[in-house]
Amino acid sequence: MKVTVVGAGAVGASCAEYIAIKDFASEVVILDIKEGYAEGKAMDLMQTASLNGFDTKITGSTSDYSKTAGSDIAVITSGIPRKPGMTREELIGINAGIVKTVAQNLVKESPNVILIVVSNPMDTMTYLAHKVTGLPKNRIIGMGGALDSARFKYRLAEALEAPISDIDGMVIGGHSDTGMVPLASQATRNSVRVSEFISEDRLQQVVEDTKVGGATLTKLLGTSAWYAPGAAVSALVQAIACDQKKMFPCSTMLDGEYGLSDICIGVPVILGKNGIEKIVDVPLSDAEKAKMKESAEGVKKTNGLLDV
Ligand SMILES: NC(=O)c1ccc[n+]([C@@H]2O[C@H](COP(=O)([O-])OP(=O)(O)OC[C@H]3O[C@@H](n4cnc5c(N)ncnc54)[C@H](O)[C@@H]3O)[C@@H](O)[C@H]2O)c1
Ligand SMILES: O=C(O)C[C@H](O)C(=O)O
Repeated sequence: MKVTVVGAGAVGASCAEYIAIKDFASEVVILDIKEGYAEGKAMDLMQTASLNGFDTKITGSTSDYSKTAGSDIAVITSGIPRKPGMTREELIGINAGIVKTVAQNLVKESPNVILIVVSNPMDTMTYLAHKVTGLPKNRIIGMGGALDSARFKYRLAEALEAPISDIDGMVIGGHSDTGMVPLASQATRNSVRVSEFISEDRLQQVVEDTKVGGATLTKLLGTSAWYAPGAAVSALVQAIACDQKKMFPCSTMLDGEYGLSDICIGVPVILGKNGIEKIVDVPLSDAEKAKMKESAEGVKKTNGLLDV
């Protein structure tokens, strides 16, 4: 199993580290445009191998895509992150050009690759990857919902004063400050609805904190987050590499599902060796349906800024 990670920055390096530590891939190639940067990150990570007990071989490349040839999975993290006060959508001007070139270069060297798009604005970058590569829809996956759901569970565990392992919950919709749709009415603590443990107001606070999870961290860090994003990407990569058939909310091209078409947005999917193996239709309340529709309108507005 060969995995390429494009972008050796905060998220790319974190994701490569988690993949290596889990020890399911034979090879990870990190690629960046900054001279020597990916090679340096790869060497540093390889020097953790004997300490962390993994055999995954990590190599770096400065813009040489021939080193990525034959990748089974490629993760696109290249592009600029937001600064405090910015929205993810404001990154489109720079990141669209980067994601377009990177996706095309990856597919040229690895025609059977499964792409995982991370660069923001992620739903629109996932849509762009479709338009510029023409890969089948099961082989282009946007990572956002897995991260947002992890943040939702963190906030729920905090509110319920419960261990996170007791909590289950999911966030669908667009990966944006206003477009996320945390499915609060369906979240549970060991099969019991969380609304049995906290007030409606507290649950609403959890929802709002979840939606601005990325912005909150960006304000604290001065740039956007990387540990949980890296862990979320590595979970998706592992589900595909190990054919786990796990369910995650991911941004995927919809063709009538959830009443939406010609849009990439977060919905629950089953991930296995073929990438997205199934889109799962979860029954939504009328309020959740309305929020999903509004979220889709926001993503389509951003997609409209693309030159495709
Ligand atoms: N989808 C999500 O949930 C999620 C989570 C976190 C971050 N992000 C996004 O991921 C992206 C990366 O964030 P980061 O914190 O790692 O940023 P970063 O600045 O630390 O790293 C980005 C890297 O991309 C490289 N790069 C730029 N252009 C390139 C190109 N054409 N080819 C190869 N490499 C190139 C840069 O040299 C840099 O090393 C941002 O757009 C950020 O918004 C998305
Ligand atoms: O918040 C960001 O800009 C980065 C990422 O999308 C995140 O949610 O952490």
